[in-house]
Amino acid sequence: MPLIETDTQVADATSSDVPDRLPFPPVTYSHILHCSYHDWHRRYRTLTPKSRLVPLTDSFMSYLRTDGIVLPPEPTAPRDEDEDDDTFSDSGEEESDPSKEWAEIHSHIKSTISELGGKITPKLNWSAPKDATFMNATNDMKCQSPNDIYLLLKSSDFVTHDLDHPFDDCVPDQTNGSGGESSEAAVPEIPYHLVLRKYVNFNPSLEFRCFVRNRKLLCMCQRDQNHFDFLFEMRDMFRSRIQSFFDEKLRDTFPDPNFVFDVYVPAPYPRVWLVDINPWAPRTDPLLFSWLEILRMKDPIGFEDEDDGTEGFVRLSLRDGTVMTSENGATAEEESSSSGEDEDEDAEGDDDLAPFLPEVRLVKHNDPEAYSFSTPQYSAHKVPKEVVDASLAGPGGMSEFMGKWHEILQQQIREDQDASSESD
Ligand SMILES: Nc1ncnc2c1ncn2[C@@H]1O[C@H](COP(=O)(O)OP(=O)(O)OP(=O)(O)O)[C@@H](O)[C@H]1O
Ligand SMILES: [Mg+2]
Repeated sequence: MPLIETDTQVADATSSDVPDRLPFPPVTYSHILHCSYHDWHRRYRTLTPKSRLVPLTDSFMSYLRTDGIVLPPEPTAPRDEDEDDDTFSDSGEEESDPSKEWAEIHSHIKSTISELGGKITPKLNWSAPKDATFMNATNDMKCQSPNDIYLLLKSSDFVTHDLDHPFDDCVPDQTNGSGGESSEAAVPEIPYHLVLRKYVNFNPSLEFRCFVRNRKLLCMCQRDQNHFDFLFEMRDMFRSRIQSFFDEKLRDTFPDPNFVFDVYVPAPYPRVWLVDINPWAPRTDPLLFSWLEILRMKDPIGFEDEDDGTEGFVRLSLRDGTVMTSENGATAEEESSSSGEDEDEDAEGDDDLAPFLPEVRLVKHNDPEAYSFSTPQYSAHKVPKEVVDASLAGPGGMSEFMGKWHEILQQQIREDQDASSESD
């Protein structure tokens, strides 16, 4: 969930048109809770890839919150009879096992991994540990054991945000009662859950982020920041599929009128899968849009309320991306296409003309913005390559990795000291 990078601030502060703060409506505690996986999943479980929730206890939460990474011991392979005992430096030492405090959760996680086919991807109420994949031998979020999960969760700043800052910049919900409750008392308890999702080989080009304001689908974009040529000719189909999915499944059932949802539309595209629901708040990354642009965007006129008495109301029927009819004689398809193929240009066009349909923004070929990212995604949360190499090198798993990390740090300190004594 968290957008930790600084681009939530308005980019061009020199323009007089740009406000000091993004004009978001207040973000309420309840909105944040409605976007928690444990809350929305019970309503939409048939729309998501298979997943299970493990309710987390205080003892597990304090394990997650504790600094340092101590993992439960894993069963080791039986040794050769003639193997020298001294080969293993920890022989004779009792390994500490943090899972003693939350043995039930540990075994619940183990059995759920098996139930989901042996490979899962984890997240907490709002965030997946996308910034910690460098800790995983496979360099992704695929986990096959409870320890894989703990390692990712404990290494992730995004998960830490869920633990420590879920209600940052939020306001209490309006109460209709006589009042008297202090806003401090109103901070809700969070029922923390570990979400285990059956691992699916996602094709990143087919993931979309969709923005909903006042229960209208305003715009959507790719989640991945690479250019995929084939998406352009399929843009209308994706728009139509996602619009229908939104109208039928989400529009009238999500508790809040504004939210951001993520979908996956795998080939051959008959079905839209719900991946996540995110807050309508600066912390949600607007990806190919800017929040200011979204907040100022006009509603697509094809989806204005039928009973608002607007003259010249346009009714659209979307089927496979084809716009069927328009009230004013011309087909809406003609009107739509006459406004140009390049939707980015539409959006930048005459301010008085609302777009006809929700914009689907894709990364263009040689898009300077997309390719000028000087740093890879989540790089602010990564560690040097040597550490990654160390994690991949040893067959001894995490304990060897931690030892190597320590050695590398010590060596760096020594080298720094040598360098500074040479320069003296
Ligand atoms: N079942 C799954 N199997 C494999 N990968 C998955 C699965 N579900 C999600 N993913 C991948 O994990 C990514 C992150 O998942 P998700 O959107 O839930 O994380 P998030 O922390 O909410 O992200 P954000 O901060 O962008 O909102 C997805 O973009 C998708 O690529
Ligand atoms: Mg999310």
